[in-house]
Amino acid sequence: MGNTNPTDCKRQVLIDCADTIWSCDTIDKATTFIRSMDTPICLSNYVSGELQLPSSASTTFINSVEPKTGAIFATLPCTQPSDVEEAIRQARTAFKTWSKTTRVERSGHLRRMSELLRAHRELFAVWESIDQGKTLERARIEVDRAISNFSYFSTYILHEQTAARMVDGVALTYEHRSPAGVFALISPWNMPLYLLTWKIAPCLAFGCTAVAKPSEVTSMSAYLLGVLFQKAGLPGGVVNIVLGDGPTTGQALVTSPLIDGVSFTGGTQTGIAIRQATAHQIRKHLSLELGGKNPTLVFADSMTSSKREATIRIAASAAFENQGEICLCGSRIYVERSVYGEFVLKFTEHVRKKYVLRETVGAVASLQHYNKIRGYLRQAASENATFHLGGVSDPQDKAGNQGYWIAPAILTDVARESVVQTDEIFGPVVTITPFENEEHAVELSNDSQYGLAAIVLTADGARMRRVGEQMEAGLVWVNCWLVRELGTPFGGMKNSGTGREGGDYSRDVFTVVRTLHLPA
Ligand SMILES: NC(=O)C1=CN([C@@H]2O[C@H](COP(=O)(O)OP(=O)(O)OC[C@H]3O[C@@H](n4cnc5c(N)ncnc54)[C@H](O)[C@@H]3O)[C@@H](O)[C@H]2O)C=CC1
Ligand SMILES: O=C(O)/C=C/C=C(\O)C(=O)O
Repeated sequence: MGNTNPTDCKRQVLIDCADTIWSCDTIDKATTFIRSMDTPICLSNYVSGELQLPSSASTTFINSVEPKTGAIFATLPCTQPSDVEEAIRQARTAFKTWSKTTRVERSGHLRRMSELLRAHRELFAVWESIDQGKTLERARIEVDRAISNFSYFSTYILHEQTAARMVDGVALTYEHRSPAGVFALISPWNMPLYLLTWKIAPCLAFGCTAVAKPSEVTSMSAYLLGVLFQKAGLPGGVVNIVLGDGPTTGQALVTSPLIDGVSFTGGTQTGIAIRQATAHQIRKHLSLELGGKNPTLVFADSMTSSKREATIRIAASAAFENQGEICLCGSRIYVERSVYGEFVLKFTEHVRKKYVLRETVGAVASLQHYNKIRGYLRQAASENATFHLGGVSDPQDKAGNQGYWIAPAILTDVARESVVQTDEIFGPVVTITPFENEEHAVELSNDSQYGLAAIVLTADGARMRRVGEQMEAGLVWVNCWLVRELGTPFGGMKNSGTGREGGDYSRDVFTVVRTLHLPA
């Protein structure tokens, strides 16, 4: 490149690559391009409508790795506090205008985003799959949901109603809502685009502006989203995307006194750290969606010959979809004793056929995460758990790639108090345990610090409600999993978080409400 300064070199790579990245809409094109580069792709921030690298001379760079091969393919700036502050200032300036736009105007911008994303569906899916390790099929599902995130909130705001009430003929009251301000939107690495847009779409729809930070592990789709915002002609500063790690970039963002609210999805320990770091900023609204260790309950009546196939299919996808890297995954399966042996056998058979032989499980997101999951597998082995599938030594996929591949693991004989049973592993690892009766099933399910989701598989209508209503979980799915309607409240109980998002609940996060009393 004829350039010796690493930052200048990266700026050059950034400019040189942009068009080519945008033209890579198949895995083949993208991988050929990556392999042809003699330096990694440089990802940039999106601030005030511009794709740019941070200006701070002390900016360092973080490598981004393709989980399927373990090779570095991109590099991203670790944005320093001074540049984070500048992005927040841009969002504050934009807020003055954006918060005053009409709902029709905002709806139009969101609709354009959903249409543009639809037009580039394959491009986003390809890069998401490369960056995160998930299968292309799974990545497509997630891009579709990102499209829905924009389209749902683009129409939601057009139909929003405010009710007025007469109080004893003395006063007429109504709720007046206004945009809550500038938000820090922090998203994790398991469903990067899906979860980032789940925050950006409502934030903008309700008239707020944002500084968003994706995970440093998976920043590619956020970079592409910045390009898309530019193509969509969104006014500069309404959304700003800063790349970087948690301790430097994320911490500066969430603690800034110029930030009015934080919407965060990620691990429970990070959620606690954010809550602690902002504890003195009482006015700052916090919405925290954290980890889960969700139970799947299999009652004997769901294993009759006509129901068995669906039961096993639901339990398996709840356990292994996206390599188990979804906070809603059912990673603790409890089975009624009378069908326990049969379930373990049939479940293992199904997972072997569907996920292992057909290779519908991707690689896990990072080396750090790979080591964490393997640590739990080793722990299980040392506690004499039975491995029906998977094991400790499977570091390669069938083609011999050196990526972060972990075969689905099915474990039984894991003690109730084992960390394998109590910690969020967030990988393709499931435990199966028998229960004696309904009361026992509920007790085992609720024996967790987490309370995000629960899956109940039964043919008994009365039990669906009876058990469902006893689950200490924000989301309960009966005979289904991950069915989502974007207006329903989404969030967890216990250490799985605080606050709900979706439809009216997102409106509550991104607006402030005052009650007006007018003379009757
Ligand atoms: N959706 C979920 O429920 C997720 C759960 N996890 C769980 O958490 C475990 C740890 O994963 P991590 O990679 O540590 O995820 P994390 O919770 O640290 O990462 C989520 C996001 O938070 C940011 N972040 C980290 N520290 C921050 C801070 N002090 N202030 C502001 N932002 C900060 C990260 O940069 C990232 O964008 C995983 O193994 C998994 O068990 C992780 C990611 C998603
Ligand atoms: O909103 C959904 O449908 C799924 C959300 C998943 C997460 O928040 C997660 O895995 O972290």
